[in-house]
Amino acid sequence: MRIAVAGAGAFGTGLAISLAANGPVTLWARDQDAAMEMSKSRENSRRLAGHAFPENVHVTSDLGTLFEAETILLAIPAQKLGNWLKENANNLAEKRLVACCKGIDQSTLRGPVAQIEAHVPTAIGAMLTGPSFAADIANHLPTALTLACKDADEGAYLQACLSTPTLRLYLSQDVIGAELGGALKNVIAIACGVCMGAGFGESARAAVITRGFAEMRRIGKALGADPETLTGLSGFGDLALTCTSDASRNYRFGQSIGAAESFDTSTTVEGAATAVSVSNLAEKHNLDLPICRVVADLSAGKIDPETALATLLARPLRKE
Ligand SMILES: NC(=O)C1=CN([C@@H]2O[C@H](COP(=O)(O)OP(=O)(O)OC[C@H]3O[C@@H](n4cnc5c(N)ncnc54)[C@H](O)[C@@H]3O)[C@@H](O)[C@H]2O)C=CC1
Ligand SMILES: O=C(CO)COP(=O)(O)O
Repeated sequence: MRIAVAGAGAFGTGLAISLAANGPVTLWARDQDAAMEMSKSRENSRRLAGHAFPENVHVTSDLGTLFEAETILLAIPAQKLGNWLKENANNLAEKRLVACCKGIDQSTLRGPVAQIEAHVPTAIGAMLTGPSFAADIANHLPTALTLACKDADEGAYLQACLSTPTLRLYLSQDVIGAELGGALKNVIAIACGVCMGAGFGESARAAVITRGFAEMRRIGKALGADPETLTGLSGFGDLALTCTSDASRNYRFGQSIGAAESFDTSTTVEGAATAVSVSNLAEKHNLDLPICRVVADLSAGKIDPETALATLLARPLRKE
């Protein structure tokens, strides 16, 4: 099977390097200059410096070359995925499209697989998600992820094709649960970063992780996710990683808010946009998601960390 990765950011690059252990991989970058530079230097110095490309990674900015693959991993940021799928829908028909991004689209409130289904209904949509930093994947460090696909046979096929000796994929048919886990853990990671940046302490962070996880389960239940999925790699697993590591951009973004420091706005921070989407979903489904709500306001600069803390602590006392 010819595999391609669309999106040559940190994650797309890490995945291409890792999957090259199984055979040739096409890595598509939208920017021609960036693709040429990567092809020549055999590394992605802009997004994942210091990780040399194996010989069988072919970098291109040519969409025709990308569409030669029957399986395409989509490592394009979640807020950009819908338009990209729409623009390329004709060439993506009937392909296996594996979303690798984590987020809920602000304008449609769809997760990545729902975006695939909406724009390319004949494609087989799947989701690859879970605890994994791009650099770890590129370094072939042991990593376990969830591969979610509604079609059990297609899922099993993708699981086999995309697992490597160090990248272990667990199979699920619960696409909604996998979408929600990856999207929501970024929101909670921002809250944890704020907590640490503002000096609220590690006990407070543990409370945010736990109560944030309760919000994840609440929205999962409302949208029909299997609760088991949220306790797995794509939910709890990724939450544990992202809420506790300086390597996470969502966490660092939160830290910068907490410490009132500047942050490079060109950095991909999926949780900021997703916090708004989740707040809108909460309203639509009449759900109480206070941490997600304050993260949306904090990210937009509408409130400061002390106000966020006061809002959360002023809530009525209740059962766990
Ligand atoms: N970096 C990581 O460790 C991990 C990232 N992810 C997810 O992967 C997704 C991508 O993140 P990264 O690669 O880390 O971000 P990144 O910021 O390193 O790269 C994003 C890439 O997307 C491309 N891009 C942006 N807009 C585009 C568009 N309209 N059309 C085509 N390409 C476009 C950019 O040129 C860039 O190469 C995010 O959803 C993220 O949550 C998931 C797991 C790990
Ligand atoms: O999704 C990730 C780890 O699983 C990467 O997290 P960040 O996008 O916060 O860097």
